[in-house]
Order: sequence, then structure tokens, then C-alpha cells
Amino acid sequence: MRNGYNEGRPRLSKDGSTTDQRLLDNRGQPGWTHSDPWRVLKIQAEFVEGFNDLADLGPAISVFGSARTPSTSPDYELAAKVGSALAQAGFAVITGGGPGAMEAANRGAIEAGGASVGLGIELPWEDRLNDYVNLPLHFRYFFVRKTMFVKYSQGYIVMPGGVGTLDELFEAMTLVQTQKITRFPIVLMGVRHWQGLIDWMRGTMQADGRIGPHDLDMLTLTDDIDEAVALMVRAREERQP
Ligand SMILES: C/C(=C\CNc1ncnc2c1ncn2[C@@H]1O[C@H](COP(=O)(O)O)[C@@H](O)[C@H]1O)CO
Repeated sequence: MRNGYNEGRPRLSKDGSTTDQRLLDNRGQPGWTHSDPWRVLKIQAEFVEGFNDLADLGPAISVFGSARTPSTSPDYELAAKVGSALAQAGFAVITGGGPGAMEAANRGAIEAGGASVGLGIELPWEDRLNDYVNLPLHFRYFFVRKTMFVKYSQGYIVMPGGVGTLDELFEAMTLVQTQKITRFPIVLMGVRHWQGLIDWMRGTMQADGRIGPHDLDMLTLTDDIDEAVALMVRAREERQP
């Protein structure tokens, strides 16, 4: 499956730092104050390349989940089946292009003959895209990459995950809550993993009035792949003019 799609990925600089570190982790150093304005051009170029590469992708769903999900685990199998089911329903599958649940969803998509997108991110340990991506993109800036997930997806499926997955989930929830994105289903798969979080959000956040009484309605919690894909298909139909 390997086809040279890691060739275009950014190389780390000589000191081993990432581009995001150089932008964000040099607080108060005057040298950076003067070079930061020029960085905007690189950021702009990354947006332009991303928009260009994904413009003709067609309907797509992003699948998020732990980079640490072992290939032997039921969560991996579930993510692979989700990737396949989405591809069979005519969706491209977008992931972070990494290992674990991302690899599983890409693998399922590619094995079902679908478009399998990996939005890779430059990391300090020079990670590479998984072997099941047929449309690779490489990003240096996390926030540019995150824009691509939202802009080119019609919905999110969120598998069990850690901090990165939570970040992606809560960003989407914030964008829906503030109506920056509409008609955007968010499905949490893996009831065992997510139930405690939902219970806390309902019992504490909602009970204390930190979120609205209907905010949690934007989430669907299920282990049922057919239900998850049907939600995405319905949202796609509603989008059609
Ligand atoms: C941690 C390891 C590898 C990290 N490689 C990643 N490659 C691409 N995308 C990633 C990676 N790690 C996190 N992400 C993004 O966050 C989500 C997963 O984060 P979590 O903390 O594991 O839940 C995922 O959806 C990606 O978009 C070791 O092999």
C-alpha cells in the first residue's frame, strides 16, 4: 500500500523543533517578533495548498480517535468497519493520517475502494502517515490542519481517544454551539468509553447551567455503525439544494 505519500512531508529543522513550536513556544523573544509577520506567508501557503488539494474531494466524513489504539483491539476493528461503511455510502474518509484509530478508519475506507485522506501533522518525533492513505496532505501548522477537517467534512465520527481526540470533539461542539457550522452530525462511537463524559457533561455542566439544555442534543452516542452512517447520509441529503 506504500506509495511514496510520505515523501512530501515536512522535514524537522536542524535543532529538531517543529514549525508550531517555533511559532508558539518562543514567548517574548524579540527576534521572533520581527520574523512572525513573514510566517503569515507560509501559513497562507499552507491554507492555499490545503484548499487546492481538497476542493474536489466530494462529501467526506472525518473520523477521529486515539493514535494509540492497538491493531488488535475491538476499537481498531470498529474504526475499520466505520471507514468501510462510510466509503460504501459514498463518503471520503478524512483522518489525521496517524496510527491507531486513524489508520483503522483509513484502512477500512481504502479496502472498500473509497477515498482515504490523511491530514498529517509535523510532530517532534517525525511521525509518518499510515499505510492506508490515498490522498495525503502534510501540515506544519495545527490550526491550518484543523480548518481542513471542518471545512471538508459533513460530519464527525469520534472513536475512543485521548487528549487530541477530545480537542477535535470539543472544537466541533463549540463550532456547532456558536452556529459556525450547521447540519453537522457528531457521533461518538464506543459507548463504554464516552458514557462517563456524557454523564458528567449532563450532570455537572448542564445541571450547573454551563451549557444549554439542548446543547448535548448535538451528540449521538452509539456503537451501531448503521445508525452512525445513516445520520451522515441524512445530513448529506439535507445539504443538497
Ligand atoms: C502519539 C503517537 C503518534 C501521534 N501521531 C499522530 N498523527 C496524526 N494525528 C495525530 C497524532 N496524534 C494525535 N493526532 C490527532 O489527534 C487525535 C488523536 O489524539 P489522541 O490524543 O491519541 O486521542 C487524532 O484524531 C489526530 O487528528 C504515537 O504513535
